[in-house]
Amino acid sequence: MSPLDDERQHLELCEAGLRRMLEGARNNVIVGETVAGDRYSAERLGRHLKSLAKELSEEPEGPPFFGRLDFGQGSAEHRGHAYHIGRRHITGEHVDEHWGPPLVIDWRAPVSRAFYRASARDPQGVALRRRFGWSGSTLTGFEDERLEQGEEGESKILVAEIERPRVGPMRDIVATIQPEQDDLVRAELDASICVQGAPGTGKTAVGLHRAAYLLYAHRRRLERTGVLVLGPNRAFLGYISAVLPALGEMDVEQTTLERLLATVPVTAADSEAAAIVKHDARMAEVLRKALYARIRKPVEPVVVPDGSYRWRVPENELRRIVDDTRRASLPYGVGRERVRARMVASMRRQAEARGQTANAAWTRRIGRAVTPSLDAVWPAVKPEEILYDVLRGNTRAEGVLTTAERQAITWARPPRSVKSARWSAADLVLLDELAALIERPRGYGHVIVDEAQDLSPMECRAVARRSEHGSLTVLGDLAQGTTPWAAASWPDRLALLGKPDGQVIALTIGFRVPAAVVELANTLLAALGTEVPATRSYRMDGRLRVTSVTGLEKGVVDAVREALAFEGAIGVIAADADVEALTAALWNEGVDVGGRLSVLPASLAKGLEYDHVVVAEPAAIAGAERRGLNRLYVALTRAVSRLDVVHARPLPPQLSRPA
Ligand SMILES: Nc1ncnc2c1ncn2[C@@H]1O[C@H](COP(=O)(O)OP(=O)(O)OP(=O)(O)O)[C@@H](O)[C@H]1O
Repeated sequence: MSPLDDERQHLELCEAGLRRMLEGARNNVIVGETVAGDRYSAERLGRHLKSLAKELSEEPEGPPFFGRLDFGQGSAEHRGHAYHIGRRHITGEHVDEHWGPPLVIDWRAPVSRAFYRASARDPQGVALRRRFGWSGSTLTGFEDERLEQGEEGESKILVAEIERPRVGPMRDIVATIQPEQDDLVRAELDASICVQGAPGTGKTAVGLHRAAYLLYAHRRRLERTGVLVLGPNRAFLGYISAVLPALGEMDVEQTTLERLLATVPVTAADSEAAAIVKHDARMAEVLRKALYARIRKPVEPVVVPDGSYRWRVPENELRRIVDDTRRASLPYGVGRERVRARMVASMRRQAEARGQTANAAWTRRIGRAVTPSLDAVWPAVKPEEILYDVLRGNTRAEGVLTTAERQAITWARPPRSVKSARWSAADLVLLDELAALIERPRGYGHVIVDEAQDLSPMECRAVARRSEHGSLTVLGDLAQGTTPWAAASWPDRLALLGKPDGQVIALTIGFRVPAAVVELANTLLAALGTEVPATRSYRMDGRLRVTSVTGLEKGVVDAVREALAFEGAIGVIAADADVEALTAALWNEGVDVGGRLSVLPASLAKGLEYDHVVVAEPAAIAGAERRGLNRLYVALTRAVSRLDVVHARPLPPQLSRPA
């Protein structure tokens, strides 16, 4: 039998193994539901087994393995063993009460690491590394590197994977994770890291694979505390959301910060001047002051009638209680309950001195009875009420904000009541800050935040609160910052994110954008005013074309017609204001928008990629907003294979065509 036949035979064993695992899980669901001792454990066990069965049956029909490692004499631990590496572990056959060796080892297992890290210079005990080629679920061939013999070459399978035309949502990269990426994927759970990488260096891919890795290596801890992935917008989430389920991880919360903070609907928009102030870190102080201004100095004792008695907390004692509690720096809501508890405790002492029994029911009753006095000194508040005060200009923001800044955020026509107030996206962040001042929010074991260069200081605080007792993976590119508050350097942002010691690591090899396109986009870098490490493109293929036209719409329609002759997804990226007219022009010319052709506003292009990109009128994209050149840089770096730049107006002077 040829080695390829051997591998095909192994494939059959794997397919049988997977079927066995699925059957086993299904049977266990039935058994688990009947054997568990009590209802609670039955439910828990049932849920666990059901999710396992669901996971196995929902697994996409991907190849069960993509690589193989044969360890040679150089390995102390695995000498003479061969392992197939795949997306999930496949157990071997059960023979004579024992499980046979696994048919496939999970890519995240320690032994799999050598698949990504071993090289001819440092074989790590690997005699042979084999990469498999697949066409759908058919095994078509393999490539070998005999590392111990110093053999290592450019892998055609790897190149083909990286250069493959893109269609549909983002895919996992487990078969081709590169050593510099692997370091980040497998960084320790307690380490907070920040990945700076030019467009297409795999930041998003690394973040998602890191989530999958951490869940494998620290399953128990993270199942309890949770993993959160934050992306910039819904389009981006739609694009990335299939990667983790394909890796067998269904329970990661993937959302946008706006959705995570959406306690009220967003029905208002801020001017840029207002948004800039609202996103400034000093707002935290403004809000804190406004909240604590609700606490009043006690001006009378607390008196509670109780049968023939009247219990009293004298005014000076109440003052002491309130002052002590303020100094304890507790969340506002916890402080309020502390004051209540101390009022009740004082009365209990009096009651007991009179020989009364102060049982739980008594404590509850007195606790309720002190509420009016408590409201007078430490009232219950809702975040909306405090923000309503702040935005009406009813605050003590003097000394924190300038007069102009206060004016910028003050409502021109204040709503009549909190209920009729309309809130903006920036207000959500402020409401979240207030909610956290009142009650600590839920935290996660690990938070991954993508496009982090765009987070404002106040948004960073919202993320920091959710990873206070966990760790963070921060992904971003300073050159792609498009918000008015975009980061100029990472250490500042990491401090705002609550992880000042987080390590900043650069990814330097681009896997998306072809070299010619990178060269064009890089001519913008000097004008962007950010220092980012230089990168090199893995892709020498690809095509760049800059076309000057007399009518933009016709120029774009022509470019799209040509692009349709190629395989893969096509994205027309235009200034937001031009999208409608261009879409209409395409329809009018009989070109269907939808399916593999999208027309999208530059403001939504971040993080996405298309096989063929048509950037329509760079000058309009650059001129549409303050950081329009950064936006243009993002638009120019979405192409996997071909970029058409179509312009009727002169190109922005900062964009020069490389010689
Ligand atoms: N090791 C790899 N093997 C194969 N493909 C890879 C690898 N690393 C990244 N890619 C691919 O390169 C493309 C870009 O990756 P990704 O979107 O993660 O980059 P990014 O750094 O987040 O880019 P951007 O800053 O533009 O959002 C994706 O199609 C991804 O699958």
